[in-house]
Amino acid sequence: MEYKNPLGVDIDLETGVIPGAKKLVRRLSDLKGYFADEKAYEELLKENPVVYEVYAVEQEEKDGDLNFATTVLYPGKVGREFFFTKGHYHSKADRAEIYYGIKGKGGMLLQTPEGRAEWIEMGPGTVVYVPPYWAHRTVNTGDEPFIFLAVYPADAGHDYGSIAEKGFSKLVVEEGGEVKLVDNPRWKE
Ligand SMILES: O=P(O)(O)OC[C@H]1O[C@H](O)[C@H](O)[C@@H](O)[C@@H]1O
Ligand SMILES: [Fe+2]
Repeated sequence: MEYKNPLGVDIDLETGVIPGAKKLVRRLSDLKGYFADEKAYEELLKENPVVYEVYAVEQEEKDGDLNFATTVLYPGKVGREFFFTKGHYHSKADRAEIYYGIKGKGGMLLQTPEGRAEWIEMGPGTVVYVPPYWAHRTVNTGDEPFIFLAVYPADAGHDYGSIAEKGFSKLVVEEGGEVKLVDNPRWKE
């Protein structure tokens, strides 16, 4: 038997950085077609801000193993819609996931393939259980970076397809200084 070595790393709780992790950067230009307000998107694209960064420690895609990653989701809006991660189902759709809030304020938008949406607010210390089959997207509703950890099966994979095409059934927007969920006009089952 070949055993893997255990690993301990310290997440920087201020910046979300995991030393030695693989870093992924997503700018606004990587989220083309994702936001409802296309005019506001084109306008902000001139600056092309970084929307989020992911620091991932990933294993081979094998049954039984675990990956973990932090995400640093920056504050901002496209029109009324708060900055978010792309969001995905798992390629192996029955794989679950755990998120843990580290810093800042936001939430998770989840939905079933039929479009039943749930919103869970997140702050430092919040644990979110993402059940099998639910798509999930995180949203920064605050004015500082929203940082969290996620732990997920190494063979879960990311299925971006349907979310990239039509989004979630709900949009998370600011209305009169409040966070509101409204119907996504582009959503169809
Ligand atoms: O992949 P996205 O939907 O853009 O979300 C960004 C990332 O968020 C978390 O860190 C998850 O653990 C990652 O698996 C995911 O890649
Ligand atoms: Fe996931």
